[in-house]
Amino acid sequence: MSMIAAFYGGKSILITGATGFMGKVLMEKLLRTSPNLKVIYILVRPKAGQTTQQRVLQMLNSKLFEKVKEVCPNVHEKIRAIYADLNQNDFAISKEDMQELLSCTDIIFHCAATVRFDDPLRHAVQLNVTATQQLLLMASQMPKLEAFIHISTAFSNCNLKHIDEVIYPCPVEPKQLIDSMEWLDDAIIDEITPKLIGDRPNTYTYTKALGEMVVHQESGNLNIAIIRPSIVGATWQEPFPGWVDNLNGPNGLIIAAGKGFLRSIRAAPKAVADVIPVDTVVNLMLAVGWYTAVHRPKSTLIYHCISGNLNPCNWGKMGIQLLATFEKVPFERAFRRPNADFTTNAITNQYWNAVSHRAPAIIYDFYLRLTGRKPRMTKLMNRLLRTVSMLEYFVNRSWEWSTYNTEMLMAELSPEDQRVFNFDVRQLNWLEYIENYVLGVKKYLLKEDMAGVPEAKQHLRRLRNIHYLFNTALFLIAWRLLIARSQIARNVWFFIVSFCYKFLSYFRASSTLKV
Ligand SMILES: CCCCCCCCCCCCCCCCCCCCCCCC(=O)SCCNC(=O)CCNC(=O)[C@H](O)C(C)(C)COP(=O)(O)OP(=O)(O)OC[C@H]1O[C@@H](n2cnc3c(N)ncnc32)[C@H](O)[C@@H]1OP(=O)(O)O
Ligand SMILES: NC(=O)C1=CN([C@@H]2O[C@H](COP(=O)(O)OP(=O)(O)OC[C@H]3O[C@@H](n4cnc5c(N)ncnc54)[C@H](OP(=O)(O)O)[C@@H]3O)[C@@H](O)[C@H]2O)C=CC1
Repeated sequence: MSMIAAFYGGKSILITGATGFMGKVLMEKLLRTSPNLKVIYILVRPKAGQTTQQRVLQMLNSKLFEKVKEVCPNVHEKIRAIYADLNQNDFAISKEDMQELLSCTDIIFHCAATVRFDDPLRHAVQLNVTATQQLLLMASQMPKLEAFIHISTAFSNCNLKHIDEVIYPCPVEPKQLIDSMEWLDDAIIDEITPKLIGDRPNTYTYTKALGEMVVHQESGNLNIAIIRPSIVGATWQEPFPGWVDNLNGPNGLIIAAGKGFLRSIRAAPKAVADVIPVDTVVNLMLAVGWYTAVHRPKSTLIYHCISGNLNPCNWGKMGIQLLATFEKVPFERAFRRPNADFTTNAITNQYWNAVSHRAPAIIYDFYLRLTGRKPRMTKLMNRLLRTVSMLEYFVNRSWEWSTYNTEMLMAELSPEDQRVFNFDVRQLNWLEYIENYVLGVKKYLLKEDMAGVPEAKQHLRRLRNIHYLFNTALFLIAWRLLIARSQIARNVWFFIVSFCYKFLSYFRASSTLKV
């Protein structure tokens, strides 16, 4: 019997960010392994014209939740969606709901965050720092609360090379920053943002670091743990391999590369690609929830959830495997044949961007104009290159994270728990994982059917022929221009033509003699 699964039985669990990538997988696993839990409270806001209830219904009807319904058919009854907006005071939760949350919650998993790299500082602070502070305040009023699990990121201290499972102080006090956001206007905040974030690449990593400090400072008597995952990728095993549902992290770039839009990138092929499957992260979260509640460690423990030190894969290897999978199961209607050129040189990168990305986009837009359609490829390409430039920081460096706490926890689990809540990435086979990842992107993000693979392959063959034809035509035009302008080129041309002529004459003469 799994001790962790038994622990969650009968519990009331509050999850923020449950409609997000990680939150959904967390909910699914909880319901599947502990179907006798009492209730999962989820804080949800209405979005894109959907009420909170409609959003939850849509989520529960998705493929991700198909398996759980076999073990927990009353899954709808186990989930209690509470209207909330983490940007508002008291999260805009009604008095009755707040009362219920305060008196019933046993465990909190705080996953909600803005993960956008380019979010204005005010918004990122509001969600990643102030909302965390508010949630801690709520938690301190929960008499039954056994554990508060805060999800941060392994990159919150990405300005350091070696990162321990400790909280590093930030030069600015989070409380002071929160206060100053109240009276500073947006223009001033934008101006001071680069100075504040210092040697971090974006407001996301900066505010996640501040969020950790808030947790540290306001933990009071709470039983808290912080989990820091690295780049969270598709599911490895559960509930099925390859599940993804957004364009964050590597996902968008896998699409861009598979569709042939992105064919080169400024990345260090030897740098560690610290991707960690989302189900691994969720298993660790549940194990940490159990450990924190049952063993009540004296101080706040931080757990790194990463792959690099136990089972490293680098971007070069990942690129090769991605290309191999694109060959086997290509994406439909690719713009060009997939390719993966890595360069660490900024000038070479500019060159490839011009030749491999911008020029084909301009040519394609010219073709669209000629055929009376609206050009769109240049705009799309500019957007893609902007996105890529924001992710470049993370694919040109390697970090070392210590994992003492994570390894300690692994050793604390019973063999059954190690199996059911497996977060040992040493067992991960990268080649298999990447292949399933691409298949998942194809099925769940692009909604492409496997029946379309032969046609997609045919399309790639056509693209290859167009590529050869285009290059030959380009070569002939360039050569013709050169001959018209240079005596040396004309002499070389004359030499080649006469050589070919002589060779053919000799070949014909010798074959006639043989007869
Ligand atoms: C390349 C040749 C070789 C290929 C071979 C393979 C090489 C290896 C391939 C894999 C490459 C792997 C690179 C991985 C890099 C991973 C870096 C991850 C870093 C992790 C840091 C910490 C992790 C975390 O803690 S949090 C999770 C990470 N967060 C994110 O990833 C958010 C990033 N996204 C953003 O910040 C924004 O979306 C932004 C700034 C990129 C774009 O903002 P903008 O306002 O311009 O657009 P949106 O409205 O958001 O979207 C516009 C448009 O773009 C689509 N899109 C969004 N995100 C991505 C994306 N990551 N990649 C591609 N496309 C994206 C979005 O859906 C929109 O499309 P529409 O059609 O217009 O709707
Ligand atoms: N994905 C990754 O690669 C990594 C993620 N992390 C961390 O893991 C956690 C989860 O990330 P992930 O699931 O990928 O992120 P997502 O962007 O997929 O999910 C974010 C969640 O936060 C919710 N949220 C955002 N703003 C509000 C708001 N104002 N009120 C209520 N809810 C809100 C979103 O709700 P809604 O659906 O309404 O927008 C969504 O449920 C985050 O803390 C992130 O920092 C750490 C390392 C890597």
